[in-house]
Amino acid sequence: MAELKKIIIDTDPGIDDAMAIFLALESPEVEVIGLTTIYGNVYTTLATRNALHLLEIAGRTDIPVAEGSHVTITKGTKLRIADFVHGTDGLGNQNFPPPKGKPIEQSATEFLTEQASLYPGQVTVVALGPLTNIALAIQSDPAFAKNIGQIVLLGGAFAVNGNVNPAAEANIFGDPDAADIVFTSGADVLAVGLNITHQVVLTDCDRDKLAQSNGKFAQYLCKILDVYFGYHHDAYSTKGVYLHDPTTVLAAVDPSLITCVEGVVRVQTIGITRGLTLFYNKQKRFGEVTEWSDKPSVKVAVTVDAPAVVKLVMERLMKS
Ligand SMILES: O=c1[nH]cnc2c1ncn2[C@@H]1O[C@H](CO)[C@@H](O)[C@H]1O
Repeated sequence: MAELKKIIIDTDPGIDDAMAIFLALESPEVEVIGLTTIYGNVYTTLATRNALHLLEIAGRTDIPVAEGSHVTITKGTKLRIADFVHGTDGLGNQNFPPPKGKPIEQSATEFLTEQASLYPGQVTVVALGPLTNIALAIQSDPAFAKNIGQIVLLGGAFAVNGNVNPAAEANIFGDPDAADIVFTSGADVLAVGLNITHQVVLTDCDRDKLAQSNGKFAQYLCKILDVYFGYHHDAYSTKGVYLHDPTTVLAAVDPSLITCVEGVVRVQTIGITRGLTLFYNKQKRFGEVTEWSDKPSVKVAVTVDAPAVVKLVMERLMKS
């Protein structure tokens, strides 16, 4: 039997992160070898607590959790935390009891660089929050970018508006300097942006089906989904929620669900368009040297089989 694809999920749980983690644990194509935590939907300390809690719910306390950075790559402490999307506890204001487990001694960056060097080319990082931990791994270990198999990241808004403001998507906005380091690192990067995830909607009707199923994960998620549905209703007037994180996990699990293009991505780090992701398709040779010249290409997802993604999410969460 072929070896399972090893994945590390870098996460800021978060309601759609909880869905994504459960989905990964229910995906027979992959082996989750660790979770690393980051700020974004919640502060990093709470992200670690929620990651440990979710693994306890899943009965998978064998999976290590490594705590990540509490500040941006430029040591910024003024973080933008999306508690208005996920609730103050990050998990739909359920105030679950604290987890029994603890994070491992290693930092997220140490864990990422160690695993990538232990299994060169075999580890996929699925990055669901701001990219600070991944950029720190790239900076601290010059071999990381080539040792890591692939970095599949939820981030950016390619030729569409952002969700923090018209320019920026939340994860890139959270640490634009880190994102630019990741996009220009030479690693095999696949970006799944809002242009993709806003096509993948879990409807009210889907939620009812989850509630009616006996799936352990489906039942748990129905408890926490209210806040996420409420936010989408208010912000987008939709009767459904975007499956950002689950779609990104599935892009790593089954790349045939998306198609992508290749080119250079740079991130705006200042001004009113801070956090903007700008893709250069290399179709024109510019007369002058630009900030995109001689930078390595990455992959950007441009189409998704949205019905197939929703179907897989539903099936896997309901059978759990
Ligand atoms: O309006 C928003 N502001 C901040 N974060 C958001 C918003 N909508 C969704 N997310 C969160 O950010 C990631 C996708 O950009 C997802 O993790 C989602 O939960």
